[in-house]
Amino acid sequence: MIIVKNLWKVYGKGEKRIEALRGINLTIEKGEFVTILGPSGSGKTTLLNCLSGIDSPTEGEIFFDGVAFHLLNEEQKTKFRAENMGFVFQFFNLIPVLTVLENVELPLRILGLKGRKVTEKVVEMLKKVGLAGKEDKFPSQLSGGEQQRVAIARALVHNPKIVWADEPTGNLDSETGAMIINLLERMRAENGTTLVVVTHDEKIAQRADRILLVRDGRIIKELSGSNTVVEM
Ligand SMILES: Nc1ncnc2c1ncn2[C@@H]1O[C@H](COP(=O)(O)OP(=O)(O)OP(=O)(O)O)[C@@H](O)[C@H]1O
Repeated sequence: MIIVKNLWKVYGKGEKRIEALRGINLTIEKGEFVTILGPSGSGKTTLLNCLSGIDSPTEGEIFFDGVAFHLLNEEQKTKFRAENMGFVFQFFNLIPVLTVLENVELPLRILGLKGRKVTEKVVEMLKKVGLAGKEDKFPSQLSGGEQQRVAIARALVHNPKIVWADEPTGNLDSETGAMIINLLERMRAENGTTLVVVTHDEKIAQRADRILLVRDGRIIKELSGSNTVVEM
């Protein structure tokens, strides 16, 4: 379970001061699918980055299953992230000089795992996301939807407890985008992963168990998903 208490993120000083997050309080249950929905500049990415430790909040507390994440040093945070979290981004963030197989293998390598068993696990994962036979391709040889499926395989290959996705469909057409969300949902169901997705697409937001509506750095409303009509 994730508990967030009074999270603030302030960028800049004086006239340039921007309060990107203004006192976020939040609980996310284990295995829950939550979307963070809001207009451009409302603080969605900042929230995701602060929750996942990519960025440091200015103030506030974050607990993952009772672990006080905000009290960990950078090294401890990196280790915690590698063991417990997976990431999916809008622009896929695959490493262009590595093959599909090598890209997906990375999180396992970072955990010090290698060898035949690891390769087999990666091949199995690629099969699950519908990319069997593409192991030796490079990212540039794949379509956008396929690249995002590689990114999903990479995010899930080490069985993380939490997957963070920042606009995972933002760079895809709506049909491919829907397919990517289906895949994320299916993987969550299979693995019991907690899934937190940032989006400004209401249709995608509605797929979640719960929608957090963000505006001006605050959660202004929480809605249950599954086809609720959202008024922004
Ligand atoms: N590194 C930074 N330095 C200064 N200001 C920043 C920085 N990152 C974000 N901001 C500001 O913080 C606010 C929230 O930005 P954020 O990117 O979190 O919004 P968002 O809801 O994800 O927007 P979008 O949907 O356009 O990606 C904005 O006013 C933005 O300009």
